[in-house]
Amino acid sequence: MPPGPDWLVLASAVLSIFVVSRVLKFIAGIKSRGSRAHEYHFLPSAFLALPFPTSWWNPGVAWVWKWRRSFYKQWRSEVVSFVPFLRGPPFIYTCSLEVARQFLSGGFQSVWVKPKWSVETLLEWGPNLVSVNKEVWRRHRRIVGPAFNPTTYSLVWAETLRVYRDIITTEGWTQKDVVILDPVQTYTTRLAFLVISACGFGLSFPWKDETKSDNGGMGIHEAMRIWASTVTLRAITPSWAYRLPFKLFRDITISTQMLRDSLGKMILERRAEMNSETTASNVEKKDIFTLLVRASEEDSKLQLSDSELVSENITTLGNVFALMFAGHETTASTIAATIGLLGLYSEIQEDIYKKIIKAVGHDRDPTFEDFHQLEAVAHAFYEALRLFPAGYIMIREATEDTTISIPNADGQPGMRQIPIPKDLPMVVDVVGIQYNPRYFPDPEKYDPSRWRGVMAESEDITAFSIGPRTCPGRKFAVVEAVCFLTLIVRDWIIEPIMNPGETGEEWRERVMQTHTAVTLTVKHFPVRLRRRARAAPPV
Ligand code: HEM
Repeated sequence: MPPGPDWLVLASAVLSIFVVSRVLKFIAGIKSRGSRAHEYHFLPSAFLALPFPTSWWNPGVAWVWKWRRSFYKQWRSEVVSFVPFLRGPPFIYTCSLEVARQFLSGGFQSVWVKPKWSVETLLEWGPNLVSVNKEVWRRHRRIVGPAFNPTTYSLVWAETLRVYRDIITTEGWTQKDVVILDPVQTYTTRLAFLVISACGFGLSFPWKDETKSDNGGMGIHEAMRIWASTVTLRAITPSWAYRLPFKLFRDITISTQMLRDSLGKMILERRAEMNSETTASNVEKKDIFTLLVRASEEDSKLQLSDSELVSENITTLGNVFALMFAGHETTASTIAATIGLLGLYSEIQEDIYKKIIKAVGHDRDPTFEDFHQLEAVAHAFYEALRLFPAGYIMIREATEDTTISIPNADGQPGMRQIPIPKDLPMVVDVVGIQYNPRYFPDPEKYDPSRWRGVMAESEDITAFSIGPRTCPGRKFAVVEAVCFLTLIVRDWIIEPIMNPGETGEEWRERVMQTHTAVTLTVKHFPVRLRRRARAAPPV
């Protein structure tokens, strides 16, 4: 009988070929990376790396947060490469603002663009400002930009105030001296959702709303709530998963269909209203959705094609949903973080309280006209955003081979040029920048006073990005935050709920940790609100 295959030898041969191929891939990665080597078996966002937590062999997606204190220090460089061993292209990460500026500051003609793979999941509703590049991006920005104006901000303020009043009545806070928000994020997420629904779509919902649709099925409110709360999940769920028999996936499918039908109808209605000279509501509606439909009706030069605003098959509301995506979780998490930090640092909270009373007093609701007098509240928000940047990475690649200047390693003065091949992903590590002591001395310290004298539009507030693609929703978010925080701090003392014997810093370390996925959010945590005695301390 002829001898059978020696399985051990065969397996060893296959393994050897695999190892050699991976080593060759790794060497190719190092050659192409154009920077210092930093070797890991998996890329942070490679498919295999995602399900695993951050560890020495797998940075995962959370390393920018977990290693924020040590990573760049350990590599003695502000520009570090991740070269994958198993799968995916090399990436370059930077915590240098000087480097970041080189690929964020160019206009629509710049060679630096958002890679297609990094924005694909945002195309669910059609092309939109967040996901397009070059000339098409310029067109979208010109359409969307004007929707962010003083009228929108005053609507944001009014809606935030309405939601706060609705919360205190519906939740019975008017009768309580102590309220537990457990977790804070339940409140801030719902707030952000209600504000963006009203200002984004003109759909103003009550704090508690169980309304069903006409046929008894899911109502538009519920559909939008499901959509908004599953943005991150949908971004990482493959389409086949929706066929699995899970309620959540079924709800997502139903809500998506519901939104397509309802919002499709809304577009037609708004267009009809606009074309009807007799409709008074045509003049009154000021939400972003109406402004976008109006812009597409009115300005033929800037007009989005129908496939961009309303496609034939699906109701494409790319930009309004992009605004919802970009503005909901980010704002909610940052307001929650500010509440947690103000609770922890009671002296800062008291200082802000005095300034609120000085600007607004006790006896009237704050108005949008008070916004500029409430800059101490804005500073508290900017500082929470510095410590917990919701947009924690920004990814770009060059459309052609190019070079960038990077700071010399080991803290040596001066810069040096390195080649960057086309398509190599460059990642601005916003956590790294905002914990970089070159820009923010004593970076772990929660110190809102560092923002004194910084203009609201300043690029020093890096968490909203810099250059032409800076966040158009920044004032939207800040106005909402300032209004809500003003109302909370004026009426209540915020307190952290600590374990027996726990110090403030231990609480912060235990509680104020993050989830990193599409955005960086603060993990759920509770706080206590204690009603204030009415008298204001002297300022
Ligand atoms: C605390 C809240 C927010 C933070 C931290 C934040 C952060 C950012 C960052 C870092 C970017 C740049 C991303 C990149 O270039 O890769 C961005 C872009 C964007 N943001 Fe925000 N954002 C916030 C709130 C909002 C709100 C409330 C809206 C809308 C209502 C919004 C709409 C957008 C849009 C449309 C873009 C894309 C702009 C473009 O590419 O031209 N954001 N945001």
